[in-house]
Amino acid sequence: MLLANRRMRAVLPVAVAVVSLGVAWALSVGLSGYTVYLAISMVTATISILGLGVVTGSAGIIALCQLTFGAIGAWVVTFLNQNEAPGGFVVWLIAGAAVAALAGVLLGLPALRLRGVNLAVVTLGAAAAFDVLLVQTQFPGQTEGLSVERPGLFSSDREYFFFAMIVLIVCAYLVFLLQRSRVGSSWKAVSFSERGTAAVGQSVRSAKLSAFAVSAALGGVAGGLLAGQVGIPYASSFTPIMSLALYILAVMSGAYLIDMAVFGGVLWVLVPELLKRWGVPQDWGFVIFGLLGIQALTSGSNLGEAIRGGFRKRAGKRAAAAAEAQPDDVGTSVLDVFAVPEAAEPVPADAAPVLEVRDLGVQFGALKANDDVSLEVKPRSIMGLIGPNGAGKSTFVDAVSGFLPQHTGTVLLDGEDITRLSPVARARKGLRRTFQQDRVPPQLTVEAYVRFVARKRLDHDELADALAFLGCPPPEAQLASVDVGTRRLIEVAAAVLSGPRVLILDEPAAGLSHEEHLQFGHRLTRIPSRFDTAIVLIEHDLDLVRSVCTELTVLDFGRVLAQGPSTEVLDDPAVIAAYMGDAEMTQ
Ligand SMILES: Nc1ncnc2c1ncn2[C@@H]1O[C@H](COP(=O)(O)OP(=O)(O)OP(=O)(O)O)[C@@H](O)[C@H]1O
Repeated sequence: MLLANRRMRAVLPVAVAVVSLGVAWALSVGLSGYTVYLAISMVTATISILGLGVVTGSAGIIALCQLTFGAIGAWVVTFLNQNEAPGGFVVWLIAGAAVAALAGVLLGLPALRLRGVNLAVVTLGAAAAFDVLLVQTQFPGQTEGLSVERPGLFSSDREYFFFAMIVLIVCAYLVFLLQRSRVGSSWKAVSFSERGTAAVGQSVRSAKLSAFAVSAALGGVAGGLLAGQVGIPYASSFTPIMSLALYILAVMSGAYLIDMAVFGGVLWVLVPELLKRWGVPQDWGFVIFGLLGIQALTSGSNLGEAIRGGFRKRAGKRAAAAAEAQPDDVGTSVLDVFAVPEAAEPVPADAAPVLEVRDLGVQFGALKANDDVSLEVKPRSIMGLIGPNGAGKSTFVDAVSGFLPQHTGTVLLDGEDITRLSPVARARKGLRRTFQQDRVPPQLTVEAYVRFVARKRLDHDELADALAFLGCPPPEAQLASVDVGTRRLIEVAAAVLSGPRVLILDEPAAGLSHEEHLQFGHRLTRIPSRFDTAIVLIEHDLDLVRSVCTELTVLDFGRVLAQGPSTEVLDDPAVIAAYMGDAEMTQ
């Protein structure tokens, strides 16, 4: 059944592409005159919006200059046409996409440090500057009235529509594959949390730049196609206000979903066309798009998600009804498997530490959040890092995992000094961490997220086993439909599957019920021996700490208060007095 589902998922997109091609052919035969022209415009707009779906929808980056990339694509095509460059239209189109992609990366570089309104201003500014340049210089061949030569087989409008549809199908299929690849996961991850992305060894920079490049390339293809459509393109087809309207359409429709990009492309042409037929000036189309955008931005959702959310809800209800019908089959296996707690395998006393931190110091202004903190973590051990609120535990994790590069002291992983390495490099070396806050991108499936975090080939059974081992939902589950507590478990499972040397868990059981806490403890104790990983656990629940940690380090006011075997540390009068209080310690 599962295999059949997986095959189905692989075959379905190809089937959709083939059917779309058939529909395109039928339309190219059936449509006539002006309608063909409008249909070509819909196709070019869809490709442009697909690009916005990548950069804005998936990667969460505001880019208000999509038609600038279109203009670049059109410029390259007209330039190569004027110079009778070899290869013909298809080659010119690809060249236009490549140049637009390069421009996307160049614009993306300064945009790496910007977010929100600042990024909006920069991209809109770039669009305005390019528009001025274009109006001044015009497209190559424009003054001579030199028309772009379409591909030989597709010279009539109908044939050209079919050609444009082929290009759209190819683009949509490539975007589909990219969205499901590691690159696509990196876009969704970076959109949700840059820190979370870096912590799993994915460069935030390359995630953002690749989104810019792909988006701009698609913009370039759309512009090149438009040049072939109109013959002689003009700057008025690529104005900043039109880029803004296209952006709004992409946000409103949810253009990272391919069908919704098509819907956006249809609206882009249909709204002004209907206005024209009703005798209303077409510029009112911008007002309509603006209103739709305000609605989408204030609701925080988009049309595509709303439609899919409705379907998911219905499917959820059906699944719940089916589960009610068979109550005995559900939810017992995991409890049975993990009923007996198991301690982590003992580690030889003389084993070299896998993680060694020496004299770590972090200062925020006058506050010493970490002051000469040193600790050693043995292979396959579980060390607890505890202390009252504000003791400096999260600061310690941030510093060790590379997120606070200004710290003093030394961090050694397997004896190698990693103090100067970035968070990405540390993660790739095998120092992984999780966060107190939810950093699991909800747009991914469990499987896509785990594969993205693991950064290595995992066969489906291995992945499903590990998820079941930690009591996580199945690989096909959508993270958006999973509660926060369970998402934390999935975060741990994914980090474990990356095969880290050391895994630092920052309050991983937050959000779980008491019973789930205990179950989590049972599972945690099995991880070091099963996955050959050492764990540093930050946790406030002392029951959990007691049951799983072999060693403890207690922080207080940024300094190490006590360190050693758990039982000894928890009996230390200084720890009792300074941190937990007699009553809690004697339980
Ligand atoms: N970016 C920052 N700027 C200034 N002060 C900070 C910053 N981050 C943390 N601190 C301060 O450093 C101290 C240690 O904070 P930290 O979050 O590391 O403690 P913690 O032990 O993890 O606390 P909790 O258990 O509540 O998570 C606190 O006094 C906190 O207010």
